[in-house]
Amino acid sequence: MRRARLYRYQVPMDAGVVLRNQRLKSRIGLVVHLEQDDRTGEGEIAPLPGFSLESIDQAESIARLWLTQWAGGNEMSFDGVPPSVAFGLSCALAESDGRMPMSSCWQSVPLCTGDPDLLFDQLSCLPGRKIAKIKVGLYEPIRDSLLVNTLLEALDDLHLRLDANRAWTPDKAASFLRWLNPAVIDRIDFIEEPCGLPTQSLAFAAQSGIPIAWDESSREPGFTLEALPGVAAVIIKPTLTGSLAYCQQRIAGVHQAGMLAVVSSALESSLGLGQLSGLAQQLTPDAPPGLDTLSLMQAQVVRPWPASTLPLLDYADLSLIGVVES
Ligand SMILES: O=C(O)CCC(=O)C1=CC=C[C@@H](O)[C@@H]1C(=O)O
Ligand SMILES: [Mg+2]
Repeated sequence: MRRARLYRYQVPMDAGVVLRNQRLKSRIGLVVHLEQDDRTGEGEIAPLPGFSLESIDQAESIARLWLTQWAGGNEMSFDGVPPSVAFGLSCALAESDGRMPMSSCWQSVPLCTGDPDLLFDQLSCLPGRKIAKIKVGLYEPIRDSLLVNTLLEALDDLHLRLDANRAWTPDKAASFLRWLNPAVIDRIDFIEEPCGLPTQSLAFAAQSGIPIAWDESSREPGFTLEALPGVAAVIIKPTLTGSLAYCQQRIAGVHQAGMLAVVSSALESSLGLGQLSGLAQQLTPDAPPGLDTLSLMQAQVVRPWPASTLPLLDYADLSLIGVVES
């Protein structure tokens, strides 16, 4: 017996969540619940506006078609299925087949807003190496440098990941560097996409000695996985990448090229974040994932993230939008 249920959720976001100049008022996604005889599996399909090419409505109709075929007993592939749909369906399938790694440590690199006291509290819960992530490029570069200096000078075992989301021109990147305390530079593990163009980011890495990481670039057509000088890591956002098998293949490719693969959220709900945590634990044990985005939402969905105090929406709180069975 195969049965699939498809649900839709809508969770309000915090007022300040802006993605690529667009305010994201609520996060809309789908939850798929599969049953195969006595085994079950869940997955989340949550295309991210401004990042995913597929809309939530397109994702929903493609998921429905796929699930109808699957419930009819067909062997299914993810060829041509958009990344968010392929990722969510493949997670549900892997769970129901007992192939999905379950999280046991629920670890994430904290996203730091700039308050050293708050960061100190967040870091004290982290086992091992102390590492946090800061968004840069939203304000003047000097403000970013001073914040980085302050944090790294205040906590002498702290390491930082920075993320500029391509915000800097080469001049702004140079200005960031000018105000940075040279003594703290070696505790910046990497900066994600510092400049508008990949060639500018590579030049910044060469000039500054600060390693860079590819995120946006790694999903663009024509990108090749190769260890260029100054490139330390590749950020993998599975919801924007594809099926579980494809993400595994991608991570293996990054490792083979000698770089760090870092699993990161695309603002999934607590359900997806928990699955990403398990995946990161299994596939990237040496690189703590970037999953600290749940606090941007006002509720959790179906499965709780252990440390969160947000209310939990259960299946009864979601809209059931489809049931197919054989
Ligand atoms: O990588 C992390 O630590 C958290 C995820 C994260 O930073 C992002 C997730 C989704 C959209 C982006 O605006 C943002 C990013 O800039 O990478
Ligand atoms: Mg980024």
